[in-house]
Amino acid sequence: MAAAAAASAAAAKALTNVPRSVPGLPPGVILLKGYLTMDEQIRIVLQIRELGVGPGGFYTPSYNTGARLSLRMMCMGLHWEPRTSKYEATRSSYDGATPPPIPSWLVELCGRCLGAASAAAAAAGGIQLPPLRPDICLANFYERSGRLGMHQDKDEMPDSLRAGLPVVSLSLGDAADFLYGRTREAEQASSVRLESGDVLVFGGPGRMIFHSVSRVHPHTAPRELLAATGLRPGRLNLTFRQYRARTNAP
Ligand SMILES: O=C(O)CCC(=O)C(=O)O
Ligand SMILES: [Fe+2]
Repeated sequence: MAAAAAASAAAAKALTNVPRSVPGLPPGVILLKGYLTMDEQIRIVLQIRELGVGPGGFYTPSYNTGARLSLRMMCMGLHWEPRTSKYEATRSSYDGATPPPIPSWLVELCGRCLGAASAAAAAAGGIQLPPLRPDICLANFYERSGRLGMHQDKDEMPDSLRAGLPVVSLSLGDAADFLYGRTREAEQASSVRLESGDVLVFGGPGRMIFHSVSRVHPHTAPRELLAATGLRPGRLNLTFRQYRARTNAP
């Protein structure tokens, strides 16, 4: 009897330990509200700032039309080039810098986030997401007027996309409206608010969703994060990706 009670208590604890995802999102899209602890958020901001002022750090990218993106970017692992929509080893169109590697603790954190998202998806009766060995991390910093138009993340290799290897996205600082939908039409898209500490994962059948950042909400960053880091007004987003499914391929 006591053993049964202990077992059911353990089961209840295990259940409450499974993070809950926001309901109503498309299959393969999982949002864990407030998953990152304040300590993790502070550590991420300090780490990204340290890398961001070094070689290959934050810059304002441009498209091949010459138009500038409404954000500042730092790539880790591989450089994503907006002029060609391709990944490359160095930032050839700007200063030739080699992107810094992704710090190993961030790779490990990404793994934990994906594990939690997969557990939440399974608990909600959703699909199982494939594992990720991230070798790319893009850091975007949006000021108050920052935004990013509707797009798909489709510049990773076809085998990575076909396998539905997830994108793991971490939000820090000010909140933002994240639009997502099955087409490029922003008017038909749904919107969800991403706040500091939220983890959003899109993989499997959700890997190719169109998405955008339509608006940053000023003065919504957690005070503790600002006090501990001196983060400038705005929003920091990190997206982890895997360039090719078979990492040992030539
Ligand atoms: O800032 C975000 O939440 C999304 C960023 C994004 O879509 C990208 O970097 O491809
Ligand atoms: Fe994206």
